[in-house]
Amino acid sequence: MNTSALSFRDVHKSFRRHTALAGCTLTVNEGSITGLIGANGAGKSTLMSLAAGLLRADAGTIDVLGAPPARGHISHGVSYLAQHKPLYPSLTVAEMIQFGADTNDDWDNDYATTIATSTGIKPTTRIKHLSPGQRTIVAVALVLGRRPRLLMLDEPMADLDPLARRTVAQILMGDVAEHGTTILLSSHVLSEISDLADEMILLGHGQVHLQGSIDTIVASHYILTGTGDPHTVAGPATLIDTRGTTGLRGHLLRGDAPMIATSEWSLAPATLDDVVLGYLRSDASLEGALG
Ligand SMILES: Nc1ncnc2c1ncn2[C@@H]1O[C@H](COP(=O)(O)OP(=O)(O)OP(=O)(O)O)[C@@H](O)[C@H]1O
Repeated sequence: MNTSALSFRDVHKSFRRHTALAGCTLTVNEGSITGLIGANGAGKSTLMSLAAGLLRADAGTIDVLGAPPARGHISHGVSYLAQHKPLYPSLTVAEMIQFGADTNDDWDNDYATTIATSTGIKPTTRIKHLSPGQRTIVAVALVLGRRPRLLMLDEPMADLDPLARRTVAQILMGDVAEHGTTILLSSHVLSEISDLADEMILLGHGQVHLQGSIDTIVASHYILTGTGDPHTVAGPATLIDTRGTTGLRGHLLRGDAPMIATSEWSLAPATLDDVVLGYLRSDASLEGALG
């Protein structure tokens, strides 16, 4: 049976009158690399900040490595890299690593230094003179220097070119292989999620639409293509989204595959892109309908 590194049960969080999480229930399995996916404003950063203890939930239960999130400091065994990658521009790489050593009880200096300098980054270079990819590598070295059991990364690769993305991905995969770290990683880039993650959580409107093994989720979705009313052939499957407004339209279905006995319709397995984009589009059209 899977053990959870992080779980939310019916968690609510609002900022003044704006609801960020509205009854969010999820599990991040220990040892998984879980991709956290959602449109802008879906609540990904809020979710991570709650788990890191930087925000307090209005209601619901959060469990991080077997305990509620710590208050005023990040829980033992947890690391969190926020979207803006907090680094001090005027420090050198070596001074930044030393800062990590000075501010963390559990600190593996050799490990942090090895990661920070593994791609030829010089310890004497100032952070402000590093490229975005190099800055990300140093930021990742700092969060891994804590030797976390649970590592949360909020869009760590958003501003990186493909080469730098691959380097960061290799560092993360290396850490997972060596230490069995659980990783929760938010991203807008689906190829990043499919390359790195084995599980996913899809957030929309502050709730979890989908969660679990990426392969299992993708295997339970289909694209039904035809010109008529999809409900006449969808059977017990649920219609999630329709692409196109007239003529030949593609419908994303979830559930048992319907038997198609007519040449007017065709059924194909969905891809991860089909699934994620279908749910995001259906969220967006709901938003539109609600005004
Ligand atoms: N400190 C805050 N004050 C007011 N509203 C906030 C605050 N933080 C987040 N929100 C709102 O809560 C919602 C969820 O925001 P959050 O940053 O968690 O989403 P996200 O999925 O991480 O988005 P993005 O992909 O753009 O980073 C958004 O509508 C956002 O405007």
